[in-house]
Amino acid sequence: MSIAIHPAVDSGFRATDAAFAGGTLVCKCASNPVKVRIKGDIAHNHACGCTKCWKPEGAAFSVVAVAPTENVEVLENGNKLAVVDAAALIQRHACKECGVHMYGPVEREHPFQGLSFVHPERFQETGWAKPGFAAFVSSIIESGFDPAKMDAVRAQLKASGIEPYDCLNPGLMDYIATWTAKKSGVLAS
Ligand SMILES: N[C@@H](CCC(=O)N[C@@H](CSCO)C(=O)NCC(=O)O)C(=O)O
Ligand SMILES: [Zn+2]
Ligand SMILES: [Zn+2]
Repeated sequence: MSIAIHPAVDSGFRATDAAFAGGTLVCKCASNPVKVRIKGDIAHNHACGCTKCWKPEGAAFSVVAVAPTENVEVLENGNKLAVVDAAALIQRHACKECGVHMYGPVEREHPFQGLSFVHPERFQETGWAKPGFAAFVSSIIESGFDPAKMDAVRAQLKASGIEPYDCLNPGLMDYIATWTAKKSGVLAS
């Protein structure tokens, strides 16, 4: 039996529109939904198995991407937003009524400072890039997923064209390590 990875993965990807230029994220509330505008495209869209990212009902993974925080604007019902964990690196702003995480800026000094994490499935528009890889795959066990099924999860991700990693993908891990090496001075900045 197949595993519920995420609806955007399991039902086949929506076509990527090279001209996608952002749109409006809408939470799940039937009335007075929170709306957040993202100006411009998203980047690094990926499936994430960590316990902190918002996942739709029944999904083992979230689908999450980044956008420059300066391109994020709360349009409507921002009074319904609250930060999930103020101590976390990613300041996830969730709708207090439906629970959807609407945007998560990284504000502290970090390689991702200035970026906000968003869930593209909440765009009312289509055309956003498909998830390019799966991150924090082993972390789904921390949410109660059966460890004995991890081979099957990784095989299913690969069959969907999504390479599984237990942290981030090599490109982002190299980016983080380069930032750290420049900060410590072992690499010239
Ligand atoms: N095993 C932990 C991992 C949590 C974690 O480190 N998550 C990553 C990825 S989130 C999107 O890619 C992270 O950067 N977290 C920072 C934060 O959450 O503030 C678990 O599953 O909880
Ligand atoms: Zn809501
Ligand atoms: Zn995550």
